[in-house]
Amino acid sequence: MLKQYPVTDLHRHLDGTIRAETILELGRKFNVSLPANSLQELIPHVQITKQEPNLVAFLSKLDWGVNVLGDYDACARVAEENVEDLVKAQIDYAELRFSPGYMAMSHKLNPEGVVEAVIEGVRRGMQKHDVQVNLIGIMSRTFGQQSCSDELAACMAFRDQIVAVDLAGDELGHPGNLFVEQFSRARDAGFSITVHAGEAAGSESVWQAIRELGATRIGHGVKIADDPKLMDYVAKHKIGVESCLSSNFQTNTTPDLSQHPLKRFLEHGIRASLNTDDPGVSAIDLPDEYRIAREQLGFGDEQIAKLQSNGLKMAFISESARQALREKALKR
Ligand SMILES: O=c1[nH]cnc2c1ncn2[C@@H]1O[C@H](CO)[C@@H](O)[C@H]1O
Ligand SMILES: [Zn+2]
Repeated sequence: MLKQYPVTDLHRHLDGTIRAETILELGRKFNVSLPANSLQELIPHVQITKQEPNLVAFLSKLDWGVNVLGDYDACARVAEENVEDLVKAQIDYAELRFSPGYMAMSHKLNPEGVVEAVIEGVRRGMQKHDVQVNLIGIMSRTFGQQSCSDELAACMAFRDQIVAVDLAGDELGHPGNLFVEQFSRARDAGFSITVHAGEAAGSESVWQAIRELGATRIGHGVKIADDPKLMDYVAKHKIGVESCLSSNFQTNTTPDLSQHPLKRFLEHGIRASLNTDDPGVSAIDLPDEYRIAREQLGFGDEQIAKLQSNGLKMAFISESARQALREKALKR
């Protein structure tokens, strides 16, 4: 990371970033029987310790974190801790995304109450720390259309405090064409749109996200590299690509990181940035991703600067907020 440029993390799941210590503590508080009683023994259940066979196997590691969210205070607590963790990772601006239905599920909370609690936790965190945060509401495709409609309704209830909506979860099992109606309503409500696509499924899923769901940013988008027409389209229309290296390795999307298409994306003029995905589960944070870009993808300062400047351009913020971030970094 180059300190003269703002550091952004635009693809970071708040509910994939619950500290193992917090899972243990909340598990005790809410009598959730966890698979282990010590931190050391719990870690392999809540963090990736080796490459997983596929995305769905990776995603199962997020379940314990949300299973211990026994009340709204717990949701606010993990949101506040998320903001603290941004400071440790030297991030200036983050978009934290979360799935209110997924967080609500285990203890039958109300998704709307979860959204309210997350907003409150982030507000507390931003009061204490010098970091800017916006929130993205996730519709978890894994749980079907009705559940996604409920998540969207919960986000709509707090329209002014959420900048965008996203579609995440099992991309192969629940393709984007099932969610056209929800995204049409989200766009009508004025939300910006980012969609997880081209991670487990192929480039057709990215075309679908852009054309039918209205995505202006794509989460992962690894498979864009397989489709020359899509490479051109994404570059020409300045579709933002949110790359997450460790996650792509751990989900077996990119079995060998030296083959990751991020370098090709930049060479093709695609607006791609570097992000973490689920730093808690992946046991990494943003500085690790920049180190990996240098060490495994062979990036030099010029490409690192490009990633940072793309991140700022892609951010769902006003021009004045973008400028303020630029000025803050220049003063360091
Ligand atoms: O890398 C990813 N790809 C697709 N979906 C993901 C990824 N990481 C987390 N989620 C999904 O996001 C929601 C929680 O924020 C959950 O639906 C989880 O499965
Ligand atoms: Zn993600």
